Amino acid sequence: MFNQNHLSNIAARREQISRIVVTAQQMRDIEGRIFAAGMPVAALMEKVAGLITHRILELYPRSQAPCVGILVGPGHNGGDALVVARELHFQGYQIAVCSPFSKLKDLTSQHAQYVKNLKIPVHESLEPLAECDLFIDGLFGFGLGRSLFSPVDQIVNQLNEWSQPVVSIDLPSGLHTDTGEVLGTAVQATQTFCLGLWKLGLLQDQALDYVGAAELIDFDIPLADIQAILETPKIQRITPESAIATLPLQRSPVTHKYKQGHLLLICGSRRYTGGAILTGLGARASGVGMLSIAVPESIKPLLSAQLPEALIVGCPETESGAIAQLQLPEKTDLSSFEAIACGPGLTVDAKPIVQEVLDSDRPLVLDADGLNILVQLDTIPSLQHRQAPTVLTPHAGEFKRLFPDTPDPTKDRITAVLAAAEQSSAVVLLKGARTAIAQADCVWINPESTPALARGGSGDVLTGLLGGLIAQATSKDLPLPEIVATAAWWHSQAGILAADERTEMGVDAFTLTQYLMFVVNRFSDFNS
Ligand SMILES: NC(=O)C1=CN([C@@H]2O[C@H](COP(=O)(O)OP(=O)(O)OC[C@H]3O[C@@H](n4cnc5c(N)ncnc54)[C@H](O)[C@@H]3O)[C@@H](O)[C@H]2O)[C@H](O)CC1
Ligand SMILES: [K+]
Repeated sequence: MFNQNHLSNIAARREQISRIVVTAQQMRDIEGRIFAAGMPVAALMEKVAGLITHRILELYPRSQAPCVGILVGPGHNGGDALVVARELHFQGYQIAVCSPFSKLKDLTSQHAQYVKNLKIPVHESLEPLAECDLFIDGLFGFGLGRSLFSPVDQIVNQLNEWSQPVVSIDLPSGLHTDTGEVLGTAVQATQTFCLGLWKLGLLQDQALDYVGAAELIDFDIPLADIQAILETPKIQRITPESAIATLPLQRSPVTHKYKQGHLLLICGSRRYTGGAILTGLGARASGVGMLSIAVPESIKPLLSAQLPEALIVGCPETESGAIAQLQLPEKTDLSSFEAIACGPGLTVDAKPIVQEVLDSDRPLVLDADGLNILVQLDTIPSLQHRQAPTVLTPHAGEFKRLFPDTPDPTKDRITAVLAAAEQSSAVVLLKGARTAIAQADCVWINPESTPALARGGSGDVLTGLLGGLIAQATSKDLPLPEIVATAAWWHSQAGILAADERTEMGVDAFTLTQYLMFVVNRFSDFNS
C-alpha cells in the first residue's frame, strides 16, 4: 500500500526546494554537510550527472543531436560534464570533449582519464567541435572565483558566435554565482540546469541574457541540511503554489461586498487620465469587494464610463488639473478603507494629498508620482513615523531617486532592495525583468516574466491589482510581503499568458488587465 503521505511529503518537499535561493557559499556549506554525512563526492557527481543525462536524452534525443561537444573545466562542474560525456557515449551519441585546462581536480582528472580510455576524442581547443549539434557547458559552476582568462574567454566567445544549442551545468560559465555579473565573458546558454538549489545569480536581471530556459535538477538534498545552513530562507523564489495560496480565493457563501475589502485609489490628473483608468482596471481584476477612486472632478465622467461599478470621487483640482484636496463622500474618511493605493498619473502637484495619506493609519501603496512626491517630502523621515504598513513599487529610476545611497539596483538588485527595505521599514517592490520584493531581511524574487510588460501603463495595472489584494487580505492576517509577491507573480503571469497568445508586442496595459482573470484558473489545481 502506498504511503500516501510519504508521496505528498515528496511533493511538498519539491515545492519547498523550488522556493529556496542560495549563494555559492551557502551551497558549498550545504554540500559540505552532505559529504560529512557520508555521501561520497563521486557518488553525488554520478547521481547529479545521471539526472542531467536523463534530461538531455529527453530534450535532445540522439536523432536530433547525434554529435555532442562537451566543454570541461578544472573543477567538479567539469567532472559533472565528463560523466555526462561518458553516459551519452554509451547511449550512442558521438562525443567530443574540449578541455583547455591541464590541471584538473582529482575526481575530474579521473573521469577525464576514463573518457580518454573510452577513445572519446579530447581536444584543448574548441575548433574540432565546430560541427557538433549540441554543447554541454561544464567549464565552471559555483566555484568560479574570478574573471575568465585566456584561452577560456576566447573559447566562450567562439561558442557564443556559433548557433548550436548550449546546455550549461549549474550556471552558464562566466556568471558570478551570487550577483549574476558577467566575469569577463559568459556562456549564452539555451538551457541552464541549476543543480540542487537555485543559485541567486540566475535570478539577477544582468544574468538573464545568459541563462536561457532555467530548470532545477533536484538531487534530493535533505531539508535538514538546508535548514541547518539557511535557518529560515531569507531569499525565496515566488512559486505558483506560494502565490495561489495567498490569493483570497475561498469566499464564504454568505460574504458580501463590504467583507471583500474596500480599496481607495487616489490617482489621475487632467493630464493623465489613462493611468487612473488602468489602475482602476487592475484593482477590479483583484476581486476587491468595493472600489473607490478619487480623481480630479473634471475626469470623473471618464472614470465612471470605464468603471461603472466603482465609486468615483470627484475632487477639487489645482490650476494644472491635479487633485487639490481629497473630498470624500459624507461620513467617509480614510479609515473607511482597508487599503489605499496612491500615485499613478497624479503629477507632482498633488503633494498635500500624498502627505495626507502618509499621515493616515491605512495600509498604503505608493507608486509613480506618489513616489516622486515622497522623494520631495524626504523619503526616510516621511516613512519612519508611519504606524501602518507601506508598500513602495519603484522601477529602477524611481528607486535610485528614493534610495540614492544604496547599491545600484541594476547591478545587484537583491542587495539594493534589502538595503531600501531596511532603511525605509517599508515593503519595497523593485520592478524589473525579475521583480524583487523585500521586507526587513527577507527577499522574494519573481523568477518568471516577459519583456511584453516593459510598456507604459503596466505599472499602473500592478498598483491597482496590489491595492485590491491588500484591501482583501487585511482581514486574513496574511503576511504583507507575500501578498505583494503574489501581486507581482499574478501580474507577470498575465503578461506571459497574453504574450503567448498575442506576441510580446501585443500586450498593451489594457489587454494585460483582461488577461489577469485567466491566470488564476490556469494554476488553480495548485493547492486545491
Ligand atoms: N551543487 C552541488 O551540490 C554539486 C555540485 N557539483 C558540481 O560542482 C560544481 C562546483 O565545483 P567546484 O569544483 O567547487 O567549482 P567549479 O567546477 O565551478 O570550478 C571551479 C574551479 O576552477 C577554478 N577557477 C575558478 N575561477 C577560475 C577562473 N576564472 N579561471 C580558471 N579557473 C578558475 C577554481 O579554483 C576551481 O578549482 C558545481 O557547480 C556543480 O557543477 C557536484 O558535482 C554535484 C553536487
Ligand atoms: K557551467
